[in-house]
Amino acid sequence: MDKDPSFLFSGIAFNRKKFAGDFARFKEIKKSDDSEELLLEYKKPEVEAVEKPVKKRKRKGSVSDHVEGFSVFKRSKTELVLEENDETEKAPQRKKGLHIQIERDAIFRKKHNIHTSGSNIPSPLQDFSELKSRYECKPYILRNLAELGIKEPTPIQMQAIPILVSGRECFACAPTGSGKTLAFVCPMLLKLKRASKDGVRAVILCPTRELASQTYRECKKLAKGKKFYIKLMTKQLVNTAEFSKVPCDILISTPLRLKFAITKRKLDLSRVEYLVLDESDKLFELGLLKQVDAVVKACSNPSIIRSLFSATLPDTVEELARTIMHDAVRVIIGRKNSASESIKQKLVFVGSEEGKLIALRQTFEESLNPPVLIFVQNKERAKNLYEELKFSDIRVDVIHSDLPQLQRENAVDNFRAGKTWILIATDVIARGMDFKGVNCVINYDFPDSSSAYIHRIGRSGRAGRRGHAVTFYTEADVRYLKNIANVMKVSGCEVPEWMLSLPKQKWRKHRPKREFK
Ligand SMILES: Nc1ncnc2c1ncn2[C@@H]1O[C@H](COP(=O)(O)OP(=O)(O)OP(=O)(O)O)[C@@H](O)[C@H]1O
Repeated sequence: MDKDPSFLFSGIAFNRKKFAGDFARFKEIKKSDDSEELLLEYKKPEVEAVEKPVKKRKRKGSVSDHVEGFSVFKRSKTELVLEENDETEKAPQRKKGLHIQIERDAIFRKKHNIHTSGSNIPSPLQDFSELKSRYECKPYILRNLAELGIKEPTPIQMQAIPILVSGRECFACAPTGSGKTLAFVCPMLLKLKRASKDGVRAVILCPTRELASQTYRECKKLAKGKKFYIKLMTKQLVNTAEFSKVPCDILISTPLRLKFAITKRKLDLSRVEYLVLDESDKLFELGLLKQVDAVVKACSNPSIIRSLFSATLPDTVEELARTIMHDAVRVIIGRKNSASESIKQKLVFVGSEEGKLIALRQTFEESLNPPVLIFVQNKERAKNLYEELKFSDIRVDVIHSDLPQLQRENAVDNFRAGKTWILIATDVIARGMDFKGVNCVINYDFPDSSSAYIHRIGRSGRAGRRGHAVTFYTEADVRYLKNIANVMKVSGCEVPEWMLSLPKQKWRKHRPKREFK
């Protein structure tokens, strides 16, 4: 392997200046014992040439440029393909037809704030009924959607579903609570068609156990009435005798458990046809990267379709994704890395650590509109704040990674059921958790990054509902305030001008732990 870490994977040049932070991180990884192995993993397996390669279009502003210099044919009922030099008689007619279609798609995408890049992007889905007309979707999916009260596709579903059903890879960034789960589960069910006992066929990786079990439940709901083998990778499952022979169409897991299953239980993932990395930027962080890497490597089927989903997709992750994916389509809904516009965000100055508890009690006295989620910096802080609040007449609970699994599950279930009014949490549930109707998120401790902020407050204001977010800041937090103020401004919230004109301050990872006062 090339000794120069500025070259990652198959000789793709890495812009050292632009990605200086990540360059340093990869240098660090390289220094560790098994680094050589790790860097190699992200090579996309060669895909057999089963069809004529499609010439890449030049990237230009207007969508109608997609067809410039190409002629067009219909590969299947569902897919339009551009091919150069189609000289048949009907070519001009087809080309004109496609131009019209492309213009229509462009208008539709603009209306729904869908931004795409890539070649030959399938038309967005305007209505769920098109699942049947375009993709011969079986009635059970439509029936389940209706039962769940899901009538219209959200923008991410409009675009990601046709991309994935057409067998294209995709990386997608859409706001919190905008229905990304359905956007990757629905095409998976459509493509898998029926249950099989031929080994694992699809894998969904989630960064936390809570999110994995929520995704599992969502899969089951959408697959109701069809006997798919859908499995959640639990400790129990992994310890089952003959574990690797348990039939499984869709496997949902955290990276650590799946890596354990691959290495210790010899789980074979070589037949996996679909791999989803949910909350992909989190999965690509250093703490999980090694395990994710092992999973990506184990999913060695050359025609695998990979997709990445998150509400935040840093350029560095995109860059990395490009090196592992094949002709992927990029889908961004609204503005990249921005908070959901349905959340009313507010910043509250509390002076010092002491001021936080006073401000919190005052907030509750003025109006307590449960359910409320309170985020703190770490588990010690979570335990301490819980001790402060547990004797008040408020129904409060706490969740952090030190608790036994059952207690973590109970905390989530009770909050979901409305038995708990206030849940104190660390970032362990900041990602992906879908609590219906959280009225307010309070950032008791200032978040560690803009993406942590976006995900935390995104537990509120989901699926078109309105939500609130309050962030406490102390003197010590002022240096990072501009970052949050910028996020707020982009999502349409009012921010005092002085905050926006503060000097730019990069987030410092591993900030000193706060003392509880
Ligand atoms: N088309 C739809 N119409 C109405 N509700 C929907 C639709 N699709 C999904 N939902 C609901 O929206 C909620 C949020 O969906 P989901 O959890 O998939 O969001 P997400 O985009 O993955 O959020 P996050 O970024 O926080 O993970 C869920 O309760 C889901 O049932």
